[in-house]
Amino acid sequence: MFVRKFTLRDFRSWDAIALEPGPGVTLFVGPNGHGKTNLLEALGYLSALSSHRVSTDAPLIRAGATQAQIGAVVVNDGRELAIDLEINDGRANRARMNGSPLRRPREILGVLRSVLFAPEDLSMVRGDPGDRRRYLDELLCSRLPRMAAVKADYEKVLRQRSALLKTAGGALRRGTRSTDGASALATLDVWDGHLAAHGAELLAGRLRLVAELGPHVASSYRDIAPESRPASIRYRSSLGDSMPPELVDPDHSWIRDDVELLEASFLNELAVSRQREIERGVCLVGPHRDDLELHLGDQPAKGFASHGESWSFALSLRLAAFALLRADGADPVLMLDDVFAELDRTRRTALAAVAADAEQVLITAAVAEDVPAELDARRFGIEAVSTAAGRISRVV
Ligand SMILES: Nc1ncnc2c1ncn2[C@@H]1O[C@H](COP(=O)(O)OP(=O)(O)OP(=O)(O)O)[C@@H](O)[C@H]1O
Repeated sequence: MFVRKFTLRDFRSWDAIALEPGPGVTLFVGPNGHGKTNLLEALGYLSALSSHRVSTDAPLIRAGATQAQIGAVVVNDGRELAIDLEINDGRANRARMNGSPLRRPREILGVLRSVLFAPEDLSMVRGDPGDRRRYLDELLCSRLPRMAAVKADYEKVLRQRSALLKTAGGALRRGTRSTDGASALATLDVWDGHLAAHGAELLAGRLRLVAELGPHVASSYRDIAPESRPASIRYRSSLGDSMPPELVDPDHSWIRDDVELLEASFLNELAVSRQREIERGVCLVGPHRDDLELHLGDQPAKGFASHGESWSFALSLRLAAFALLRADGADPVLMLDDVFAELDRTRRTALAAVAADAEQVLITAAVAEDVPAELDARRFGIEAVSTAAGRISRVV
């Protein structure tokens, strides 16, 4: 797939821009801080409904504006779809598809599939489990858009159940048998059921994804860092001993009944952990506590991998996502944000080989010479200028 047309209004440092990048490689070159990453971030947002840099929407709206707009015409196998998104300050965001309003922005998920590799990706290797869960969930929702609704339902139930645990825990600590505490305890069973139902679906989706990703991560890492130890990934679930071991086995082939088995295991672990959860007032069991373990040889990458190895691992995770989406039938748009300067020759060559073969690649660089010559095709210069409306980016 490729983005044929791309428009922005009041997104970050861009007041208005319309670009037609076309298939193949497009390079955005300009000095640091002039707005190149903002372009990729906007497309990444349209693809995943989240930014790779910030967790809230406010910084995405240009200073002084109240709404940012991102639009794209996406061509997939000859068919065109236009998607538009409004990011609103203090109001719900809104989306349109081919001009018609959608009930929820998440209905555009899956239309623009992209893989963005950026310096922030180092946190997938070195950072908290949340960064790795985000990687998994974005890929999951891009491949199976209905999982976005499952995830939203799960998070809603999680918030409700966490509030109940806090109330029950507070009553327990105060040593009182307050009405609030008693009714929180009485309703917990119902919320356990909801949490296990949505959580098991999300967990099953992630487990299947990790089983499919594993071989791609190993082979991408081998290509990028042939001299290093083998890379592997493994899903670590907070279901602990309740987790059926065969379900985390990458060779396990999935059947629908497995989701029911996971749900039963989930309920079991909630029952085992109930007392601990009430004492601590937090929900300790579920996909929100899980992690994707990254290993180099038999060591965890986090805490042991060198800087270069960590970069290679992060890049392999992205290239594995690219390979998986490609295997689904269409190349995702590949976006590389200022990453060549960080890579040595072997890694640059491996990345350039994948990029040269992708349907559409968007690359940013402060210095064009950092980008391998075979990728320097169509080039846009980017610069920021001072205007009465503030510092604005533009294409030169
Ligand atoms: N909400 C906003 N409103 C206006 N300007 C913004 C907003 N958010 C960020 N900017 C500006 O955007 C610029 C950064 O843009 P961007 O991150 O795209 O830079 P870049 O060209 O990719 O730089 P580098 O090469 O250093 O990565 C900064 O000057 C910043 O002040």
